[in-house]
Amino acid sequence: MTKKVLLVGLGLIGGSLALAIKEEHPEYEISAIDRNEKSLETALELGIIDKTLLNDNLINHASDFDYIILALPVQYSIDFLEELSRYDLKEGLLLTDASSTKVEIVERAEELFKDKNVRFVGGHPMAGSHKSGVLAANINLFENAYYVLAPSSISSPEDLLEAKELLKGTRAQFIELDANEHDKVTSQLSHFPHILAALLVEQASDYAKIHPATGFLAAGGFRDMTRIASSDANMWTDIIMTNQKQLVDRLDDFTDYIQGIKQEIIDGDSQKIFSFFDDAREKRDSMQIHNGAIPSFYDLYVNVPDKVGVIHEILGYLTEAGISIINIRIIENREEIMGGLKLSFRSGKDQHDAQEIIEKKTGYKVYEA
Ligand SMILES: NC(=O)c1ccc[n+]([C@@H]2O[C@H](COP(=O)([O-])OP(=O)(O)OC[C@H]3O[C@@H](n4cnc5c(N)ncnc54)[C@H](O)[C@@H]3O)[C@@H](O)[C@H]2O)c1
Ligand SMILES: O=C(O)C(=O)C[C@]1(C(=O)O)C=C[C@@H](O)C=C1
Repeated sequence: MTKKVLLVGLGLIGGSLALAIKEEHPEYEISAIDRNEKSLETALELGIIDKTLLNDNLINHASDFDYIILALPVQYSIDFLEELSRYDLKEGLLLTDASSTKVEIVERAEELFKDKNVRFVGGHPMAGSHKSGVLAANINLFENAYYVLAPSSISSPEDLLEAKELLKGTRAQFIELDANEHDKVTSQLSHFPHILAALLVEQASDYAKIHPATGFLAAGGFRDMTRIASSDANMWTDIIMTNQKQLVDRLDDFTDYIQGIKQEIIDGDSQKIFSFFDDAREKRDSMQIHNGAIPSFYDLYVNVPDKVGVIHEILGYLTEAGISIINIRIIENREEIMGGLKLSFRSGKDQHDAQEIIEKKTGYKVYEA
């Protein structure tokens, strides 16, 4: 049955959700609101959405929609809830969002809609990018990633099932988590690392004023630790402002860890320093870390010679064997990791078969990442 969906905020996440909904429910009509008119035009041309809606016109059309998804920076999404609460809405409307924090938005939705026939299910896909805007939208962005659904006092277990059905095309793994627990866990795993990345960049930039080579000598380690410092500042300001308490707690807690390793370095106890790194390696290797579209656990590194036609040669053998590659990356700095080519596969079986084939046919050394 045709349903009408409104996406409010058509950037990286809104655009990727629109693509996923269209894939699973081609008959649904998707409209979008965004303050960036160019994004809306582009999305319409690319077929990401079916219709655009001017914010000023929402008052006349709000009651058309069966589903409304808020994908604005979180503070704007909260403000938008207030705007929506003043309009006539369809009876039984299912409202959800994609914000990176959940307590404030869930509480506000409960306050605003408790006496109305509106259901609110908090949502947060745990995948993304430092890139913004609808042009970065990707239908595979959420594949295999966790997608948190946070129940509210104005939603039932059936509403969560309905939200999952709406969002099924994301091919994400849905997980139900209380908003409060969500904000604690993501403060540790997402929000605090973003603060750390920005601090590392800040510190290095100050250090470059005294030691100019700091400005150009960075390699893989610094790049991998700081990629997320290139994220959108508006979005991150809103995330921090809606999760202040948890972040102050994580920052306080971290000072103990900094003091601990600092003391071990001052003491010069190599055994303790070894254990520090060895423990971290072991724990990190056993953690589940999802990479959004491309799960990092199906990667191979191939140590290839520096000659023309190598990629073509490897792709040829894999194509012959019916193995498809979902991503390929050339590693420029050989000291960074073993191997010069990073290949990503859809499954462990493909990864395993590819390793055997490449080693047998080419003699190149292949390492499982
Ligand atoms: N980027 C990620 O990695 C990621 C991952 C999961 C969830 N999220 C959350 O998803 C939401 C959207 O993030 P994004 O990465 O898509 O950001 P984005 O910058 O790519 O998209 C946001 C869109 O909202 C529009 N917008 C901003 N303020 C507006 C307003 N007042 N009225 C109308 N339109 C407005 C912008 O023009 C833009 O198109 C945020 O709440 C964010 O916390 C982001
Ligand atoms: O991959 C990235 O660039 C991200 O920052 C994605 C990331 C994260 O992993 O912290 C950022 C915010 C979201 O709420 C969810 C995912």
